[in-house]
Amino acid sequence: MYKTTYEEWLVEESLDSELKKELKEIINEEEISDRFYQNLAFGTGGLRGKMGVGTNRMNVHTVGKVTQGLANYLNTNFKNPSVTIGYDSRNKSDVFAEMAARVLVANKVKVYLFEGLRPTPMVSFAIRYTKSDAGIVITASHNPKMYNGYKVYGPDGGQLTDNAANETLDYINKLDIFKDVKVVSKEEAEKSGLLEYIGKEVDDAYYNKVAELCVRKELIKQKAKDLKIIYTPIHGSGNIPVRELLKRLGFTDVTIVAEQELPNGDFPTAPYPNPEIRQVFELAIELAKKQHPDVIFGTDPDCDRIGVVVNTGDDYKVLTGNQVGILLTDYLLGARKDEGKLETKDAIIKTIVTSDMTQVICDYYGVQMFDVLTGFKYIGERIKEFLETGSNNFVLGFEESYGYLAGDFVRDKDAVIASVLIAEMALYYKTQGKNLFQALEDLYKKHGYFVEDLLSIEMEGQSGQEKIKEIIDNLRKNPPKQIGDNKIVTLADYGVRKSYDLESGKETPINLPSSNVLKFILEDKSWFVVRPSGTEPKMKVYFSVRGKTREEAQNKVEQLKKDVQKLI
Ligand SMILES: O=P(O)(O)OC[C@H]1O[C@H](O)[C@H](O)[C@@H](O)[C@@H]1O
Repeated sequence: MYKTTYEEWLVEESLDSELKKELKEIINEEEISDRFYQNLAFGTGGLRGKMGVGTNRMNVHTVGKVTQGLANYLNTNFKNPSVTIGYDSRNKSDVFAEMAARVLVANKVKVYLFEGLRPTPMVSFAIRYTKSDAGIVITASHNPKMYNGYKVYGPDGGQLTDNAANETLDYINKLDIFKDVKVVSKEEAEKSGLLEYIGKEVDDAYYNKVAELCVRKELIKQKAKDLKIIYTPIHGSGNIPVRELLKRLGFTDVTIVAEQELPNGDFPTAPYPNPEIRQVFELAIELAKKQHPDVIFGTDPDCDRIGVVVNTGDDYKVLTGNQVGILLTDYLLGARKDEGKLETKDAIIKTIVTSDMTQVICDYYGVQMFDVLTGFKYIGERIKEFLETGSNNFVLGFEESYGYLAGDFVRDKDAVIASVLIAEMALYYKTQGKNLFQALEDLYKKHGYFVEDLLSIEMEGQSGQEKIKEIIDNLRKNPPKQIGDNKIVTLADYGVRKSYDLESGKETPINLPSSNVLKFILEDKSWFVVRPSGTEPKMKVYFSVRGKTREEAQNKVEQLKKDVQKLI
């Protein structure tokens, strides 16, 4: 089957000339099969894949086809639809953004295109600012340089919901990638009056909103200059907005990691530009040894994730995504309490693979906590629900994978917002004589030690995907009742949306959409979760344990990891 498609592409006259050249040079059969055996999957996260020639790759044709499908969906469901488009610093991100704009204009869809790279969350904001019916961001977030992606957003600024994504997919599937894609040139698009470039006005509106999110405004006014920060945009789109906001708020002692300051889609100093990986902070930590900052921030290429490193006096400690989320949860709720603003309907939203300590802290402050599936779109959906029903005040949403959001003007994780709030929090603790690491230690002493860990097992290609499915299916069919010396008491199967008491067999429904995720809960409430990554060729296993001391919790998690590795 892939052979026919490959041969069609070989003789296709309208194939982009650069791609044509690339195609002719590929002789390896496996390589040909991998590029043509399927269409790059369009899921709720949009498209993501390696760049290059083929139906299973990110290129102007696959981007064009998906955009044509989106245009058909929009023209069916909205009157005179409009779309906001943004892109990050990846190679070809600007080219794909322009292609999307040209296809939309050819379909009479109005386009607001950012004049230069911007963080993903700024596009989420801009969608409602321009009153668009959808948004597109060209980015593969934190993936290595050969990847790119195409994220689609709805009119509320949140990632497309499952229903809208499925409807769009139906339109996409009806199209021939070469014959059915309408496209005009850039010049024609500009002349049509349907393409409008956006920039400064939207930026300013966004900056003003972010600055308003700070809680202890007086403290910031008086002391912001006392916090010493090192920041690295890791060659991405955070450079301007993060620095601009810190500056506006008075955080003037900010040093940038020069080697990683400018946008560069080759990510020369950080091949995996992901703040989850310690390597991205090597240069920052080197610099820190000379500059002695209080904190280091690093944001990924599309500036939706942030990593934090803390100067503990004798070392630089990299905090995990869970730890930063825990700190922010406690800080924001505590600050609201101090300001007399805390309400019982205040709410924190996190994902099912994120630290249980969140619940403990929410209980402590008497506020509500909501669990959703992995993916920030589910947090976005909940925020929308809160606003529509007035049921809760959204305070913070976060994922263990380094994504945070406060406020309701953005509906995806936002590392610009996070950097401002973390700076405020670090400043507050500094005035209390503590660094963030000590603040965290205080929380553990108060609520118990929670340790989380993650195991990512890479399994590339079609065979990898099949293998992951097989492992998870096996665990589902024959769930272990024991892991090492510990009894497993509950299996939560998010695929069938049921939770099973493994002793009594009692079933409890899970009130979340279906997703191929299994959570095994032990007697002492520790757990591990298995799920396929939705963005990378990996199977992910998450661990969470609690203990009375750090040592006890640490030992437990190590043991659990070993036991689970034996199992899979
Ligand atoms: O499916 P995974 O690879 O674990 O990735 C999960 C992550 O994917 C994207 O980055 C989403 O925007 C995040 O909200 C989500 O946490």
